Amino acid sequence: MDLPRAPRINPSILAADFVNMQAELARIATADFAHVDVMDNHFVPNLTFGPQMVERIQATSPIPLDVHLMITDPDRWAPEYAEIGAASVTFHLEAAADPVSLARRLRDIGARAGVAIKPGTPVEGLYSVLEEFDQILVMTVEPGFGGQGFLPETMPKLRALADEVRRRGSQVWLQVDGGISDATIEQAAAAGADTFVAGSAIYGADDIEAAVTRLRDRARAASLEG
Ligand SMILES: O=C(CO)[C@@H](O)[C@H](O)COP(=O)(O)O
Repeated sequence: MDLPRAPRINPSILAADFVNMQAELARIATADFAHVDVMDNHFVPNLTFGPQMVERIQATSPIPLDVHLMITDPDRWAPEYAEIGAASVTFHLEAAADPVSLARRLRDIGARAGVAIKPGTPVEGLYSVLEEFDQILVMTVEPGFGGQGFLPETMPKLRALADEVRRRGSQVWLQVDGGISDATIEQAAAAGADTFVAGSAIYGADDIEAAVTRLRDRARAASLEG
């Protein structure tokens, strides 16, 4: 698969109309990845999709899937999402028993391996294992719900991570998720993010294609300045 170049815009289908999913996926065809939030009502207080639904989304989506697992025991469940054919599977560092082994299993199956951290989780522990991952997701809200306000206090952590990634010459992608909009994407891009998840800012727009292009353009301009 040819990988889309940065800046990548990944609409979160958490903000889509769940009973019209096929049409909602067609609306984001010009974006880079469809971001699929899997929540188990345990790791986070919300419940969304399981593997069966993700398999149908995978079969229907015009763009590859970026699955974000907000679940307990990803060591047990994450490989199933890679088996379904998701291009990328991201699990939470806070939930994984053995993040490096899990990332290796995901890659062996053929998915890109991602690790996510909540706003309060330090990032330094990942510095020595950057090469084990294809993507690091720095959450810019507390995981669980769409439509929350962007947390600017997560930006110093992202900036420090981006510096470390550059210093080590790593190719890992840096993703942000939560409250990303026309008003906030530039801060995140300037701090070093190259992959942006947006739910309400995209599905809430009158013209989805224009919203994706605008977010991409803003991120590109800010990353050059950052
Ligand atoms: O993972 C999550 C929420 O936990 C996100 O993917 C949200 O779906 C983003 O929604 P917006 O903040 O962009 O509305």
